[in-house]
Amino acid sequence: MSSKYPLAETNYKILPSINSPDDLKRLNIHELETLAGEIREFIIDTISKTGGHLGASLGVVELTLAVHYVFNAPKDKIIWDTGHQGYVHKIITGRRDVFHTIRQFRGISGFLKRSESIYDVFGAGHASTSISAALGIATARDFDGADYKVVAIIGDGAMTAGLAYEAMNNAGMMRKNLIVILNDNNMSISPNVWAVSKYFTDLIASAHYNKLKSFIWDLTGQLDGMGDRIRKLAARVEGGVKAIITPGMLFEALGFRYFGPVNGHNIAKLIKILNEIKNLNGPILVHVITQKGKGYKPAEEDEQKYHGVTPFDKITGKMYKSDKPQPPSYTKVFGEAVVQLAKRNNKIVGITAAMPEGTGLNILAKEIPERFFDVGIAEQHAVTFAAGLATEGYIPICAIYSTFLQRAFDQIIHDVALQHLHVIFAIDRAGLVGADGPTHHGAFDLSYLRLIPGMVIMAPKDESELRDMLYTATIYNKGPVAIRYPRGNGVGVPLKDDFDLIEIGKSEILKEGRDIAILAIGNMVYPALKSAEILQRYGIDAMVVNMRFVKPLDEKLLDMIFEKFNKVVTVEENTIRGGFGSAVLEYAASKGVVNVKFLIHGIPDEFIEHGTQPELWQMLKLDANGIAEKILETFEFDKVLIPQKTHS
Ligand SMILES: Cc1ncc(C[n+]2csc(CCOP(=O)(O)OP(=O)(O)O)c2C)c(N)n1
Ligand SMILES: CC(=O)[C@@H](O)[C@H](O)COP(=O)(O)O
Ligand SMILES: [Mg+2]
Repeated sequence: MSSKYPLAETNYKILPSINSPDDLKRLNIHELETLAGEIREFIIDTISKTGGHLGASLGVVELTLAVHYVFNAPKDKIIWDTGHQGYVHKIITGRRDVFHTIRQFRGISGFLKRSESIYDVFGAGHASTSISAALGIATARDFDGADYKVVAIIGDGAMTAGLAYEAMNNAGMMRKNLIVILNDNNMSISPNVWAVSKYFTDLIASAHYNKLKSFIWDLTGQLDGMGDRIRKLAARVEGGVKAIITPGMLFEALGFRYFGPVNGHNIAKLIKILNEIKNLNGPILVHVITQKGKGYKPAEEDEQKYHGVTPFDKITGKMYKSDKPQPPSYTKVFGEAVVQLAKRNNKIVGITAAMPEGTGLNILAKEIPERFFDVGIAEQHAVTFAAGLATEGYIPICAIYSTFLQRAFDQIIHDVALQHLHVIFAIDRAGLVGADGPTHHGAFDLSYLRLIPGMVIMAPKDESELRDMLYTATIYNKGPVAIRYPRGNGVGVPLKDDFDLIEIGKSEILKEGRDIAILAIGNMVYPALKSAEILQRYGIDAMVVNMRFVKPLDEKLLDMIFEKFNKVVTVEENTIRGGFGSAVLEYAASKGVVNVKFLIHGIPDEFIEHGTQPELWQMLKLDANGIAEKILETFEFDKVLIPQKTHS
């Protein structure tokens, strides 16, 4: 059990005295380097207990100290892109003693959050927003005649999103005083798919370039006297050539003055260059080279694995696994089913937006690499890229988390649905995701997809049905199909070797009943079945339906239900605004249904904080106990206490 002040148990020399960035300014370089080591130790120690985003923060320890040493937050505005690398920033801005609550229920957020600190200028969680936000802040500053600095810190992965270039293009035009620090560790979650950096790294490191250089050097060495002048010219030529091919040219073309690349782990060099550029006018870009996971060997050796960690053994780096056998994750079942289907149908391709492991498409990448595409953090492009493939008869499976798919809303409508293209949206992390909190909960996909004409929306009750839904989606080719499923493990049902076709729009009655109808969708089906068992103990006989489809609804079944029941409950792990329950209500209204009382149960119309999934399901009454309790309350059955059991 960590004490209230975890530092008390250790022998940190400098960290206990750092309560704000101002405290950094009295340190010399050596002390800053010592502090960097202590912060690394503190992060590793804490995150080994809590889990979280380890690698990114370890990679920016020196950079964070240098930025807060040179600039004057909170007067100067420091905007962190994505925010998963913000642990050092949090520790030195007054949250050291609560850092051990990070990503825990009612603890501090794993990302920057305006409501958490005045130093958290702009919240994040989704990537590539920092330059746009920084430009907005710089514009406000100039309106107000203020003189603070604005600094955006963005990773090379986040720089693969078009939004970053939209912002840079606009900043280059507006000529605002703005500093962008590119934290280039050549990693996204997986190795980065940034053509620019790969191109330049290859080119500059390439043999031809260096052979050419030494050829010119040797040649000019044979020309007596003249040689020096020609060598100077050659050096200028090389400088010119390099200027054209270094990343700088790309940013200079967008109106940014480029500085770098500079070693992102050398505090003295970082402070020097930041002091040199901080008073320059116009948009500035400083290119910093760092290593993700720096200072912790396991994270340095496997940057991908240590991007996001569960609690682990500090000494070995081994992440703890429960010894109880777990059902496979929905992600794994999906990834394996994609490969099984792709082997049968060579028109099937898989597309991810920088999340190969997270979506399970890494399995396809390994088995059939030519039909796997990682487009970078570019969800909008991923969808329209899929649409292009579909016009030529391919069957793109676009695997994007629910929350990140929000970015491609117009592409889904304009490029896919309007053209009735056969694109499959595999929507992982639908529902409450847990520790990542409100920026990552997949709380809205049923609502934002349901309003799209021609969109088929399915949600499996378990991992076996996920397989059948995916198979069905590859066969149904009248337009786009969305399948949404939760973060985490399946329910533990056996998996068939083959697939069964599901009739589009067809639901299944899992339990007959007399007193009330519970219509559940997706991973709310099993909790609804369990809630029916609880209600049974109070003499309430509930029907339970696995609705399977939010669009099209099983209207025939609903007609029967509205005939037979005067109490109907819908349960979904989606906002109650515009989701599955709304669809049922709209249908009932369209049929002139009266004398039926409805309970639309799901995620309330608010942003839900972070915590574990069971904690959040319990808080929102989306576990079996909670659903039963909600039903008892709403329909005023005799109020009785329900034995407290967690969601299982
Ligand atoms: C819009 C969006 N898509 C995907 C993600 C998932 N994601 C979180 S961090 C990350 C990689 C970011 O790479 P980079 O910006 O280079 O930061 P690093 O982790 O290397 O420090 C990704 C893809 C996200 N946060 N936002
Ligand atoms: C910071 C970020 O957006 C990703 O790392 C995200 O946290 C991954 O989520 P999962 O852990 O659910 O894959
Ligand atoms: Mg990176």
